[in-house]
Amino acid sequence: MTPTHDRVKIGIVSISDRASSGAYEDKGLPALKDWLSKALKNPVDWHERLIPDEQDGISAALRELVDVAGCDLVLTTGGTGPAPRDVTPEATLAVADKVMPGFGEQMRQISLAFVPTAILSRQVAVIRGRALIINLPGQPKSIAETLQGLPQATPPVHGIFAAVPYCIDLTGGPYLETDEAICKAFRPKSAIRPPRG
Ligand SMILES: Nc1ncnc2c1ncn2[C@@H]1O[C@H](COP(=O)(O)OP(=O)(O)OP(=O)(O)O)[C@@H](O)[C@H]1O
Ligand SMILES: Nc1nc2c(c(=O)[nH]1)N[C@H]1C(S)=C(S)[C@@H](COP(=O)(O)O)O[C@H]1N2
Repeated sequence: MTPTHDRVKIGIVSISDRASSGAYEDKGLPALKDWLSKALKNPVDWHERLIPDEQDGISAALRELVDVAGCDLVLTTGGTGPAPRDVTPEATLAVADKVMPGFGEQMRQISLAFVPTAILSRQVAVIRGRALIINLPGQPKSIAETLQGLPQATPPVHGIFAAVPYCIDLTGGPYLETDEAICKAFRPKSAIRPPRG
């Protein structure tokens, strides 16, 4: 039997001193998993990490998720602001083969529709090998906000996830398919694969 959707390996990384030490409950990993499970039709192998705001540790986790676990997509949450221990963008850039500035630009634009402090997030996205790594802010509610946007608003605010499937096509990863009620993925017509199964 031909599987209908490609299997995808996704790394989700919550970066928080207090959540990783048990000072408060981590809401980052559940929020990431919840939104991605609703948005994606593909079967997912999850690789989860809950780690403190330490630059070398964050870079090591990202390298391990991509190079050893073979993740196609890695999403981080937390540590993107201006505070001394916010070092997620630096740790992400340290493992980059290519920088993808459009994701950070679009996320800050989207977030302005929710909070005036959106410009305080220094979030970046990069390619390492065939994997796409994207930083999201630490507020758990910001995860759905930035991934999904406000597609029903006038004018609509497109979430960043709409561009993720085609980006992963281009890096040579699995074909990601989304539930259009949550997130309509954009691909050029020539890149759309006919339904299987
Ligand atoms: N993993 C998490 N789980 C639950 N809430 C979180 C998490 N990360 C952040 N938050 C909430 O979002 C706020 C802003 O996130 P930020 O990444 O700036 O955290 P922080 O103030 O640097 O502290 P910490 O790294 O200890 O979470 C936090 O103060 C907290 O209320
Ligand atoms: N969508 C969204 N973006 C957001 C926020 C938010 O609540 N929602 N918080 C902002 C704030 S207050 C900060 S300080 C920065 C950085 O957050 P981080 O250090 O938790 O990553 O993200 C910004 N971006």
